[in-house]
Amino acid sequence: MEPNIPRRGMMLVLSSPSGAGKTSISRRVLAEEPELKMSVSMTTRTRRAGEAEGIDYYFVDLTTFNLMVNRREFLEYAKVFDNYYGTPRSTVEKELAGGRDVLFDIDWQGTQTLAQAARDDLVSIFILPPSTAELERRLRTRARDSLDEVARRMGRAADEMSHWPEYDYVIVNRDLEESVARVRAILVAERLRRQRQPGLAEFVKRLREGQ
Ligand SMILES: Nc1nc2c(ncn2[C@@H]2O[C@H](COP(=O)(O)OP(=O)(O)O)[C@@H](O)[C@H]2O)c(=O)[nH]1
Ligand SMILES: Nc1ncnc2c1ncn2[C@@H]1O[C@H](COP(=O)(O)OP(=O)(O)O)[C@@H](O)[C@H]1O
Repeated sequence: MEPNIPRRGMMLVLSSPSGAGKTSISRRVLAEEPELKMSVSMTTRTRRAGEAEGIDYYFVDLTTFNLMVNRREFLEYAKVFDNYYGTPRSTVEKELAGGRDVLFDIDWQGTQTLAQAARDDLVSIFILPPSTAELERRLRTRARDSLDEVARRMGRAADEMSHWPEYDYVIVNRDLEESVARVRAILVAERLRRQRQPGLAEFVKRLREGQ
């Protein structure tokens, strides 16, 4: 992409059943893509060991969450596994206005809401596990949730996976390196879309004038 052509930021959504690997993929892609910023969600879920406030989530109580809903401070929010999760509006708008892309780790409900609000700026990727047995193995080895929680997440997986046709791209996460490379390839291609380069008309006009 020509560095002097202003670019319009995109919203890149990763969704998957819990345990398929979207957090692992997101972390790696973010580390390798300086122009991509994470949208940190707010949740009423309790913090797991190893999770950090403001990095993994902003952890809030239900009263605070409801206050933000009433003030329309969420771009979207949804109830997942008996807890509430929401995307704060302010950071997303700031990054997009600055021409940077924003990565979202949100479920299919949130993806639908974003698609209704801003379809042209949205690129969505669904991550699938290679098999059910492997999904369960990943949830267990992650060892962050109780066995009950693992069973509950497995119970939800089939339902969540039924939403794959609503996404632009689908990646089966067999090998982490390969999945990271695939997400980065999608980023490269989507950034080159004509509508994401609003300065193109001016650039070509100058080219045609011999400048
Ligand atoms: N709609 C919506 N979903 C979210 C948001 N943040 C997280 N989620 C989804 O909530 C689900 C549960 O997330 P989490 O409790 O972190 O479990 P994990 O995905 O197994 O690590 C996942 O499907 C996330 O993609 C959000 O801001 N909005
Ligand atoms: N391609 C992969 N191969 C093997 N293990 C993986 C792969 N991707 C992720 N994992 C592991 O699976 C577990 C769940 O991954 P995580 O990124 O937390 O999933 P999610 O965010 O979708 O719930 C973690 O222990 C992670 O290290």
